[in-house]
Amino acid sequence: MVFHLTDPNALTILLQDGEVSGLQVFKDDKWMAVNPHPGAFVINIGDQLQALSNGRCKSVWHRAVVNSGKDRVSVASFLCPANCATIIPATQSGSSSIYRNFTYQEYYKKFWSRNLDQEHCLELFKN
Ligand SMILES: O=C(O)CCC(=O)C(=O)O
Ligand SMILES: [Fe+2]
Repeated sequence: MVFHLTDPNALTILLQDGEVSGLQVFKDDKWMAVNPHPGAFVINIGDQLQALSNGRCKSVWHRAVVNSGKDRVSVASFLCPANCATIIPATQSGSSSIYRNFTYQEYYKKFWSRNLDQEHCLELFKN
């Protein structure tokens, strides 16, 4: 089984295997490969940046597909807010926030306690 998730944190820096592909993002209703570029990082926007930017930055569904022939290594570094940090969407004057204020701790608990094959976790934090 292959899980697909968004990243619950703010930003993820990935150093993918230089040769074996596997990372895919869900874009335009289909899964698309993020092919590895040796020496390059993949920067993935997480749910907290989507919330902080009031939906302007997108935290996309992604998954890692493995194969039985070749090992694949991916090194991930997660940038996370402090547990007690309050996430407050930044709005332009006149526009309202899509998401309510929440703490990262509250979000993180909800992220892992909900049914993982359901909707984007941020849907549960909408105003
Ligand atoms: O295996 C990968 O390249 C992606 C890993 C990933 O998305 C994650 O750890 O959040
Ligand atoms: Fe991820």
